[in-house]
Amino acid sequence: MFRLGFSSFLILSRQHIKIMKQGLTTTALQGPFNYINGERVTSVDSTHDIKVSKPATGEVLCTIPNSGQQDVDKAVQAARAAFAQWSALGGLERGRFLISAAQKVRERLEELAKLEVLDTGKPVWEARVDLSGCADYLEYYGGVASTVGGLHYQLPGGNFAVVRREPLGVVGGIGAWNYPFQTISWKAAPALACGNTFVYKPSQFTPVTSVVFGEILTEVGVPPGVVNVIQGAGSTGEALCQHPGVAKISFTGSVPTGQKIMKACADGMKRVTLELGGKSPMLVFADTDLTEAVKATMLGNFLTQGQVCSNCTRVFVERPILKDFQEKLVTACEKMVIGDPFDNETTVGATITLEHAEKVLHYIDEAKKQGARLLCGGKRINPSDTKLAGGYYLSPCVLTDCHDDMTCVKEEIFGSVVTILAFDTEEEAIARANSTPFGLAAGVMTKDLQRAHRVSAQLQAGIVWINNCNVFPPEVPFGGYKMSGFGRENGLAALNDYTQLKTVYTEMSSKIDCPIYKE
Ligand SMILES: NC(=O)c1ccc[n+]([C@@H]2O[C@H](COP(=O)([O-])OP(=O)(O)OC[C@H]3O[C@@H](n4cnc5c(N)ncnc54)[C@H](O)[C@@H]3O)[C@@H](O)[C@H]2O)c1
Repeated sequence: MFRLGFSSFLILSRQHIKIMKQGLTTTALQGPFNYINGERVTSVDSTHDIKVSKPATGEVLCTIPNSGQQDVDKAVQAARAAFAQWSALGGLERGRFLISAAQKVRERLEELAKLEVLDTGKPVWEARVDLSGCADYLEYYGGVASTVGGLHYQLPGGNFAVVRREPLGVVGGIGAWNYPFQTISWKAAPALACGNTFVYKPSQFTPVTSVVFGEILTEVGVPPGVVNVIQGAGSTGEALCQHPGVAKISFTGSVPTGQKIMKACADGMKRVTLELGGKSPMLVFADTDLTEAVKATMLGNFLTQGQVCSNCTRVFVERPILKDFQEKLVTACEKMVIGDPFDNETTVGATITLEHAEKVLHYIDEAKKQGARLLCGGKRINPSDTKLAGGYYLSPCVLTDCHDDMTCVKEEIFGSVVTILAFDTEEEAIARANSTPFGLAAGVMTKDLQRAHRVSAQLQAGIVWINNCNVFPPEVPFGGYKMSGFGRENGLAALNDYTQLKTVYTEMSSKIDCPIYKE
């Protein structure tokens, strides 16, 4: 059982008082952090503890286990046991639970947003937007659940076939750290709507809110074992991929990890959805409204400290407006407010870890060495508030005079760094935009609607935004082309990734036509 010495009790109490001051009444930070069969449980075979830091201050937020195979097995067994009951419900019944969960997320939005800030370091208003979106996703799949169905084919001779759409069984989810509550919502909502049960491993950097997601579903009446959360780093994820009781892995993370996951799933012939990284382009044509183009570029680069997979970090600008565009973008970047993520005025919060902040800064140094010109930002900032001294704050960076073969243009930086590239013709811009192994997203800024659609049709990307950027309505599919992965999240398309089809053929004649049978 979970025993605490007096000193640990004091630490927890102080932590609790601090949390109360931030308006959090939850026990979410006290652990234990594995969530199996409808309750928080202590790890049974953790290989070691992982200390999780608050990006905003660098202080320890909580300690999670690096769950071992037995922990993973317990979670998978719980999900397997819950499958019969959950999959036997009608879609309408399952959908009601998701709609109730959406309502709970809205009721607890402020508290959940603050937890997300503690975990990620993102500005609190952004966390509120994320959480509100999660409620929408739960509600959307709550509505969709009752429509998940099959087909009927009338065949010659009165024969017919029905195609049943069936759940897969236990779905494993593995997520990145930039949108923790959103990532579990995007995976669990369609998986559950289709009748699957679910085991999720959040990123070891942001473990807190996924457990609360599990608690919310239990609170609204979802049976124990339908949603389970298992904490740990890569080895825990590997154990989940290799578990024979898991039918599918839905993964969000980097390309190299995605490749490992695909290999690990190959042995068990498991299905995979891979939502991976990107280096997406935005094409800014000279006829665009300059202010709107700058707004789209900001949305496409500087939310969540630039740590967004679909960011359009290669901004191709038509040469006649290059100078004006750059000036306006730099002015907008310099107005961004860097500091305490809990402050409503803050627009740039903290980078997830010191290691990641250093990696971003290294990319900027390398870019300058390769000939890029720094127009603004790209520095570590020490906010005046001393309590933030241990946080990792970077100023939004604009690099210009970039070329397609520079490292900063080719590789995903996953930080607040936008690279500007000049272009002269539409054909050239399209060819250069497509000249990347990634294919997650793209943006097109123009007032010419015909050009917008002509260009969109030629861009190799899973989503193209015309005159906006980083918009994710729950109704529309999201996912990658090329190395950015495959499978789709959101919309009705995700249902294909969480179900399998069974054809049931019915012979209506009492005499089978069988030329190879002789009396
Ligand atoms: N396409 C999308 O929807 C999307 C969304 C968010 C982030 N991302 C991508 O995620 C990356 C950043 O996130 P990250 O640094 O957490 O990625 P990551 O690949 O390092 O880790 C992602 C998750 O995989 C786990 N993991 C690591 N090794 C594993 C293994 N061998 N087997 C199983 N699981 C393993 C990690 O513990 C973590 O939970 C970026 O490349 C970003 O573009 C993609």
